[in-house]
Amino acid sequence: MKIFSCAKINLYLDVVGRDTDGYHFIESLFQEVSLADEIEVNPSESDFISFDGMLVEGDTTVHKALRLFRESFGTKSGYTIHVKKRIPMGAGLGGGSSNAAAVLSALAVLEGVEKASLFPLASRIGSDVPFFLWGGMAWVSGKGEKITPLSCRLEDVYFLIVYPGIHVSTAWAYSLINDYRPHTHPQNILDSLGGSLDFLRKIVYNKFQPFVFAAREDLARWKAILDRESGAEFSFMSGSGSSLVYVYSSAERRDADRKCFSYQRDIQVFSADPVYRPSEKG
Ligand SMILES: C[C@@](CO)(OP(=O)(O)O)[C@H](O)COP(=O)(O)OP(=O)(O)OC[C@H]1O[C@@H](n2ccc(N)nc2=O)[C@H](O)[C@@H]1O
Ligand SMILES: Nc1ncnc2c1ncn2[C@@H]1O[C@H](COP(=O)(O)OP(=O)(O)O)[C@@H](O)[C@H]1O
Repeated sequence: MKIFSCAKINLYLDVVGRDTDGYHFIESLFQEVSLADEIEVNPSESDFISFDGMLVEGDTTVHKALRLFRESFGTKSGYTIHVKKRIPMGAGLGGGSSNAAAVLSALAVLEGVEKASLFPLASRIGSDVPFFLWGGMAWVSGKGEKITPLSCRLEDVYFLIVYPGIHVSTAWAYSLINDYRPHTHPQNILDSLGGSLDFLRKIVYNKFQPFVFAAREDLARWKAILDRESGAEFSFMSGSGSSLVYVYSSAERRDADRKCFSYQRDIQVFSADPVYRPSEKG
């Protein structure tokens, strides 16, 4: 079985508190996008997990997903899982979390397990994994486990994702934050929810951005250079970084910037469009 494992960007991301376990409370508008890894999940005699495209080592999110699934539901066979990586790692794009959710979902189909029973497993693998069981656009709160799927669709909005070759650790980025004053009340965003570029322009926010930029001047410098060259409407950092998202009102302008940015050495540039899944009973 072949599946796509899409990345996410955080259109709005606030960090509003810290729990006693050290994890933080977030308020975030997530959007799944078309930049994707490709995963093959096939029954086999024994388990074999492999990656290509990037070096992913150790007890990966894919290993964790298979192990937790088997502990919870058992499996009729072993599984060969192969992941073709395209989503940059440590980039604030949720690649590892997306892989875990994709593997859980594939195993659920292959083993005849209800999708709804995957949610408790998902948050044990990583904070962003529950979102990826839904995908599309969603409001995410708590530590990442409270998901409200939204039926809103972005229209005529085109993204360019730039990975400046800088790996940002999520734990490190959280450790930089030293105030938890909310940027706005979530209801203000949910009340004004819309699919237009103007809606996005109004609400785009990333709590991490000034903290991460202050600690990584090279990243702030990249954004300044690319902002000067770009024909985008606006730009922002995704998640805990380091990816930068450029937003356009036309695919032509986006493609022109893609060409222009690709002459820069040391960065990777990806066109990405919002992704929505067919509605399903979960
Ligand atoms: C910041 C966000 C925004 O979507 O994602 P990224 O931009 O990194 O992809 C998420 O909150 C990240 O989710 P994820 O990357 O799954 O984090 P996890 O693997 O669960 O946790 C990595 C580390 O980040 C910190 N962490 C994570 C989530 C959270 N709500 N509070 C935290 O403080 C903890 O130190 C934890 O050990
Ligand atoms: N399936 C996976 N894909 C990518 N990275 C993984 C995976 N499993 C574990 N990791 C580890 O998680 C780290 C964070 O990866 P990723 O989820 O892509 O970034 P981010 O948290 O910034 O969205 C990587 O540097 C890697 O060491």
